[in-house]
Amino acid sequence: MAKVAIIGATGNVGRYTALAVSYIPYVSELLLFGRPGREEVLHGLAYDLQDSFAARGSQTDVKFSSTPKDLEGSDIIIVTSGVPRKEGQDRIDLAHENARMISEFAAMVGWYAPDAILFIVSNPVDVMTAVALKYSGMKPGQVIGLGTHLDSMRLKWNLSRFFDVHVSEVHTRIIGEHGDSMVPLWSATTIGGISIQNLPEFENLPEDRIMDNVMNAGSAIISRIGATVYGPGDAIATIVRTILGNEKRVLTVSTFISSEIHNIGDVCIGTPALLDKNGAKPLAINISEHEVDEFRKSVEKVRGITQEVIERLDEGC
Ligand SMILES: NC(=O)C1=CN([C@@H]2O[C@H](COP(=O)(O)OP(=O)(O)OC[C@H]3O[C@@H](n4cnc5c(N)ncnc54)[C@H](O)[C@@H]3O)[C@@H](O)[C@H]2O)C=CC1
Ligand SMILES: O=C([O-])CC(=O)C(=O)O
Repeated sequence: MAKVAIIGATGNVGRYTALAVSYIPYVSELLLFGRPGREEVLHGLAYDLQDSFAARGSQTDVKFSSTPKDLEGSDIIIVTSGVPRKEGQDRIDLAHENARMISEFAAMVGWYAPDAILFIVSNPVDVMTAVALKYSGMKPGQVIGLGTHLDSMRLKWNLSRFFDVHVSEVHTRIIGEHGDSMVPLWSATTIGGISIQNLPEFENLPEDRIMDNVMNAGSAIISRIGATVYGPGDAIATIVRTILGNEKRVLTVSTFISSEIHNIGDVCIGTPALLDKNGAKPLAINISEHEVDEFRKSVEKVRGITQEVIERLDEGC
């Protein structure tokens, strides 16, 4: 049985993530963690979740804390703390502001729970994953970000609607930045196990319109209700369940790649990775020439911003 901690549990994503994760059968303890001064809110949230567990007959223990030592013994620590973007902002605009708090939380996790899996959600998620990897001192496979998993799920949903098939019949993935330079892998997309390019409907597929929907999903939700909540929360819970259950599924998370995809790497970015109880292992894959070009651009963008953010942090700015 496992202990899962959520840093940033009082936020929009943190709250729903707590509920979604509590449905995972391997989770015996849920720790809601926040900064000092947030104890009353954390306490209220713990009470409310306890009522939910009582209502559905769950034995999961829910605790709250702002004391770093309480992170000890966690199997997975999810970080959802950070400033969210407002309407009109890009995720990259949050980089410098969020990097400082992520570096501090990562150092705390590296100290108190060095064997845990550190799972970053805060945006820009690829850059924050690299910051967390550096400041936690943990091994690359132990530090993952939500990456393009949610984007891949958004694409899956759009394709299931276009082809009019059950969503589980669609396998697809998006790699690269969780942002404007994300790359859909049409070469790795199948419907009912058949390559999408071999289906007659493919020639009418409105690729640009679908990718527009996927890329703008976050801002379309934020402009209407202020935050994305259920999509990220359930995407996070899938990844947590995969890791805790040692399920060995291949999901597209942000993780450090050295040269796995066509010799491109030295960056934390969304890439297909095998997930088990030890964390993420990026897969070496071959993709089409066009996809390689687009992925290289995405990597260069993310690597550049990551370097800039880490330089500023190292200078203490
Ligand atoms: N990777 C992804 O797909 C997604 C990422 N996000 C990101 O997750 C983060 C949280 O989003 P929301 O929950 O909507 O935001 P929110 O504003 O509702 O919650 C933010 C949380 O961070 C904490 N926090 C804020 N400033 C802090 C500081 N200086 N030190 C410590 N804790 C601090 C707050 O107490 C709160 O718990 C944002 O960066 C957002 O962009 C959100 C959705 C999806
Ligand atoms: O769009 C945002 O800022 C939140 C997020 O990353 C997402 O839901 O994809």
